[in-house]
Amino acid sequence: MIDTSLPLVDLHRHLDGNIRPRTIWELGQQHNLVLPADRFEALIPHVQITDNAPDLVTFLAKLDWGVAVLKDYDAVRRVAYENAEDLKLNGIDYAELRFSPAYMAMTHGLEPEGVVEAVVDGVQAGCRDFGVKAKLIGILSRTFGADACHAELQACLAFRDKLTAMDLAGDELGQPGPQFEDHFRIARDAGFRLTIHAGEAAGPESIWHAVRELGAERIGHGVKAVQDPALMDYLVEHGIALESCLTSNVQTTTVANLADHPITTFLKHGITVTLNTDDPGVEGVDLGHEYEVAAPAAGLSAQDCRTLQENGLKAAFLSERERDELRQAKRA
Ligand SMILES: O=c1[nH]cnc2c1ncn2[C@@H]1O[C@H](CO)[C@@H](O)[C@H]1O
Ligand SMILES: [Zn+2]
Repeated sequence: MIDTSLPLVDLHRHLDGNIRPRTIWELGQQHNLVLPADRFEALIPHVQITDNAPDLVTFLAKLDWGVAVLKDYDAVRRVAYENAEDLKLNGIDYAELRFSPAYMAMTHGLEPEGVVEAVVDGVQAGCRDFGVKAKLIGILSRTFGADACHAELQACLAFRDKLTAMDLAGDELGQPGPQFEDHFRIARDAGFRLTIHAGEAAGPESIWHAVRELGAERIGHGVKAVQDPALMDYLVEHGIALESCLTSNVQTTTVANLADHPITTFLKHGITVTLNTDDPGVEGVDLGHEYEVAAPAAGLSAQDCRTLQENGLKAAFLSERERDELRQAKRA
């Protein structure tokens, strides 16, 4: 249920979780890489969720083949460019695309700085060619530990003027937030906006830490906030938005099914909830599906969906002028 008179935005969208299966196949062929299948159709179950994963870490393994074909910076640029094209194809007016430079650089020993440069280049070219608008968020992949995240942060700081915000993603249970306080102090001091994955695999304490100690202005997922009414109050009082990703939360078994998703509770509580995709390529669905299929299944009405769209615009890392421009463009 998308209201076409309002801007459609996606604030939580991993560029490196949205590498087209066809592109993974073609880059594999082009660079003579070993893939887990000998024809395109057989590759799909290795790069897309077919059955829900038992937990977050199992889900995240599905992103690995996508980054494993990034043999050179041209491959990175292609993937970034196609991410901008996907915004156009899905009717998304504005997106915040997030990516982990070290994760994308990892398999073929690329330089994380070079990855950031190629992503910036590809997304800018794609936005120009397809007439869409996007900003970029740098991710620290917590899965690889605090030291690796310091190196990853350096690569993002080198492109401070091209990236809008920083995020922490990956294995939330295995690599809890307290190890990353230095990183986010440095990121805040550099003027980055902050959004952090929390309360997806771990509990409310992970969200408390992200907002009080790391300085998160928005929370990725935040599903487990529902277990702590004082935390929900805090999110309302401090205007901290939640980036909900319905299908992703089912596929990672963060919730058992859409009817059990706490998004309706969050809305009733007055939290600024937004609706987003997460890893559309890996999930095999895009934002239209989240609004048209997943939202009603989670108990959301057409009016709720309008609120989610409004909240997306409100919580975006945009200036008031940029927000107005997006609104005006829909009225025109
Ligand atoms: O749903 C998610 N929860 C936590 N981390 C995620 C999710 N999707 C992707 N990543 C993580 O983000 C980085 C790539 O952008 C990788 O670290 C990947 O594991
Ligand atoms: Zn995410």
